[in-house]
Amino acid sequence: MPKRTEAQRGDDAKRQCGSKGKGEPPAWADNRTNLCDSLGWFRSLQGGSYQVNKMCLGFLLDRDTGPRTYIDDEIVITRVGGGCVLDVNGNLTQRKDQDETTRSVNSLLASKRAGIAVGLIIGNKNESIRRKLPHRYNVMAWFRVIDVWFESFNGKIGARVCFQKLDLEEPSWWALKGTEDPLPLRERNCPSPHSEPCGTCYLFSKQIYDQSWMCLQPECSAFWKLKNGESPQLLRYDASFLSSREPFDEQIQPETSLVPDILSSLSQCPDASTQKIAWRGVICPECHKCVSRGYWNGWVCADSFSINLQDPNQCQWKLIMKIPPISLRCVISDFEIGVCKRAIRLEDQLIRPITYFTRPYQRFTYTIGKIGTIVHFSANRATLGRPNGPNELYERLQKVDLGLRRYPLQKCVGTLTAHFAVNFGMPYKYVVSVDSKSFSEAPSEIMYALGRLSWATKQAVGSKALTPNELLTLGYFEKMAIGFHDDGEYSLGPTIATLSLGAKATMKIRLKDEYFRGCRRRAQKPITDDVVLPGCYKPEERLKLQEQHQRGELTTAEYDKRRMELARAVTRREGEILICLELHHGDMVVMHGSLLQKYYEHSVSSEDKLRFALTSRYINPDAVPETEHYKGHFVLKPDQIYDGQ
Ligand SMILES: O=C(O)CCC(=O)C(=O)O
Repeated sequence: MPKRTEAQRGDDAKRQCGSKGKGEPPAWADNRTNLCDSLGWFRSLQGGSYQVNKMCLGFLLDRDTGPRTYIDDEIVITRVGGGCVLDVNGNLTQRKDQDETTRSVNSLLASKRAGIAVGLIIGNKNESIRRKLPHRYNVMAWFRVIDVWFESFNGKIGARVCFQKLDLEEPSWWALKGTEDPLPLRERNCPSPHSEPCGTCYLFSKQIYDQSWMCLQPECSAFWKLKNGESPQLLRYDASFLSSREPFDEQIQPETSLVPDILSSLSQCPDASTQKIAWRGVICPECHKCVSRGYWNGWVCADSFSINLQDPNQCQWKLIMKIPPISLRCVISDFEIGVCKRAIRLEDQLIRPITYFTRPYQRFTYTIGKIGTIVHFSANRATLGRPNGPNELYERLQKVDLGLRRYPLQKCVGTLTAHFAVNFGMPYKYVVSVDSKSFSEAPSEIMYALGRLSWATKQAVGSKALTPNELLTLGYFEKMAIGFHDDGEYSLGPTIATLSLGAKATMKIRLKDEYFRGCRRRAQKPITDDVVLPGCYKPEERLKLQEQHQRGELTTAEYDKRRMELARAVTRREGEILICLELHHGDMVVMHGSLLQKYYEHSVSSEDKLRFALTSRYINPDAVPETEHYKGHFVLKPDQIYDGQ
């Protein structure tokens, strides 16, 4: 990791205090993924506020902050999100009343009480700032919560918040050109806003609107009524409310830097390149853009997912690290590598495997009714150390440039996968869409792995098994994972084989939610594919109902009603884990059965600094354009063919 220069450090210090100069924010992002990956105080991919321990740490003023949003150089007044829906014109409207227990409101009140600074970000679709903003998302500064109150608007009660900039003497970068620098506080004459007690509830409220004072306590019968008993008509903020300022309070300090400097901390600890901290986003030291860790060995400001890629002025900054080799000993904490395996976690699973041993593998076979099987090959020490075996492959995969990178998740807009991926052979779309390179371009390590996986596929399924024609390699750094998903695309053959290298991982298999409950939760309808499967909720009751329906003792309407009653009684948020495998270095897992992918889903989480998972599948060539078929052709060299030793 290169050392930061004096000039860069000076620039960093300037960014920390948020004063890069008028007109430019100290950090910015062109999409939400980069923003949330790079700022520890705003990790909210959806929604406008970010909370930790029920306190608000970050707040986004995006397109629709509602009527009466007010933004000047020091004060921001906006509605508090939550409980809103889009109306026919695409505007957010309040759907439910808010009160102090509403999460977003409560967290702002908690930050106010505890004196927590809140970082503000403004999106360029927000028109209330009345100036053109330079980027899609712009970090403003640290603010403090001054007031949270309630309004009655369109028949609903909604909360508003007033933020005041923490450092009032620092010029705001969003101030209009020609604005004079702010006066020191001691030279200002800030009127206090008018405040008075309510004659009905006796609680004090500030005068926030200029028409007149009114009680702003929503529980009070006098709430939102002028002194003459009428509702206010003209909702303009009172001038003394807008110009008042809370005095400096040294107790209110930001808990973190507004612009985190991960690059400096990494330069002090080069070994950290695969640790959790190093797969966060960074702030580009040249253009101050938030940049996700999209590449295996570093950050590239002009990432291919950036929207400004065509821009000739696109910043060219990148930081490509040389990741020091991570030895097996470094990621395997067992007493010895490959001798003592705890491959079965009986306490965590509903299905028991049949175990048998044929040198050099111990095999655990899990049979899920008539749906499919999972065979776990647990390697012994001798096989790990053979030439071109798992130990060597793990080391060599670190030396070749595989082209691993993180991709945007299709199911979850704005999120990058929490693992790196590269595909060889036939094109394959898994939880993301990845490019595929042909096997003829693949490094030999991939072909050795393919040899082993072809062997395991035949062992688990028999001679009729389809030879794999695709191999997806996933790379995991510390605490990376792949969430629950299935490999059930229509183009896929029924067999999926994975070789695990490096750190230990846990693989979990469970029924998909609708088959676990017997109903589609969102639609609140019983499943049409009426199956009762291992791992589902109350299988005996469901089978009994099914039989009664088949015998004509229950009409379809009664049967559906009873199934929904059962489904509604489920108290668990998620289905129970049916099978839980501990995947150790050198282990292979073969899942077989297309119904297995239809009804069940699996997840894998890695434990230590580095793990590779190489998964081979058979992709039906009919589902792939003919011009791409060549990618899946391969002939293994004699030493790449694995004989099970
Ligand atoms: O990391 C692993 O072991 C499995 C990866 C996986 O689930 C997949 O490739 O679909």
